[in-house]
Amino acid sequence: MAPESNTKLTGPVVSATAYGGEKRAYVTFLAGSGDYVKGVVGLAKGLRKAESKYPLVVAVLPDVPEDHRKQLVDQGCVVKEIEPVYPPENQTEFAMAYYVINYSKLRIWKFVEYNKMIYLDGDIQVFDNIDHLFDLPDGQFYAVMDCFCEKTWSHSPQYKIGYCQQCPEKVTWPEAKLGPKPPLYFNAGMFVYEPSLPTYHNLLDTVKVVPPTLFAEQDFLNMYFKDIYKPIPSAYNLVLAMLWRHPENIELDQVKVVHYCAAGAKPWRFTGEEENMNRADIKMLVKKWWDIYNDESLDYKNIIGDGHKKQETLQQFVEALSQAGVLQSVKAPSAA
Ligand SMILES: O=c1ccn([C@@H]2O[C@H](COP(=O)(O)OP(=O)(O)O)[C@@H](O)[C@H]2O)c(=O)[nH]1
Ligand SMILES: OC[C@H]1O[C@H](O[C@@H]2[C@@H](O)[C@H](O)[C@@H](O)[C@H](O)[C@@H]2O)[C@H](O)[C@@H](O)[C@H]1O
Ligand SMILES: [Mn+2]
Repeated sequence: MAPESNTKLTGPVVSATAYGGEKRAYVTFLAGSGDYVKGVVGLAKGLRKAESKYPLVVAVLPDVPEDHRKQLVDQGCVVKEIEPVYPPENQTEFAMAYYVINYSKLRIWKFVEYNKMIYLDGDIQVFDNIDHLFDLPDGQFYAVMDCFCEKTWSHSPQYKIGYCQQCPEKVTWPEAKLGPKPPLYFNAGMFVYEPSLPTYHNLLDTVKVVPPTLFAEQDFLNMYFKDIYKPIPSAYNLVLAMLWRHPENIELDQVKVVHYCAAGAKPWRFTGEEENMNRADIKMLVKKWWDIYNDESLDYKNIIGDGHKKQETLQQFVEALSQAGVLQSVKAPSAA
């Protein structure tokens, strides 16, 4: 059985203990040989532009080709291979057929070389520094509330009665007919969490016995973390549909993180032809994404000088020793 997580770290590694013992990193997920790698390259450059001080780990499925992995390594990412996670066989139709691969995100709970991580979908861009989210109190699961108004929700009871948690007063939840109002529900494209082996193993055991539903691992994570879920402002994960569904809940100039999850919104495939994609704000956000993606000054190779090169090699060596358990706790050498 192949190791669940390929501990052979590839790429410039910023030691997990590089920041005085705080073992923190951003993490995203990449599957397949398609164009989502552009999203992850853009995310790596966006975090650099926002002057984040933490590395970006990319959990890749085995089907991610070597040249895509090299692109990510060349952008300073820490690439870690994971094995897929499949939900139990079931007749459920997911809202999007490809959602079945998103259960593999659950592998990121195994990255216990970090004690706090921020997960970001590959179709997310970070436009302002959000490192302060790592300082949120432990023991909670932080994420932004989702919206139920898009057609992707059309099979859900909420959509059918016109209920959305973003405007709970508009249509009151019919408790008599549908039972208790559902707990607050987060979008699983961005969340702050703590890797943990016991949680990881319990997640994998639980996913085997929970029938899959419309929004796949997003529904599963909402069920699993419902008792410790803490909503954070939509500025940290602007689900694009909020712009036309609940503009009263959005202050666009305050938005720090944009999630290009509406149909037709992926910047690297943008045509502007789908519904709502002709909006000026959408076109502005897509341009902002491309401005970062095309900015060569943000490429990792243009950021590190020779001096860093030596330090980075040394860090790689030291990290490899610590990964091999040769060194217990490793403090990255100071840049000086
Ligand atoms: O072919 C794919 C589909 C999805 N993903 C990853 O899975 C995440 C969740 O999928 P997506 O963002 O498309 O879902 P949405 O947020 O649009 O519902 C993506 O952001 C990527 O990180 C991927 O790498 N390759
Ligand atoms: O696999 C299920 C996915 O569910 C979520 O996407 C949805 C959700 O945001 C809906 O509210 C939108 O209407 C829809 O467009 C969008 O695709 C997560 O963003 C993604 O990471 C992943 O968990
Ligand atoms: Mn997404």
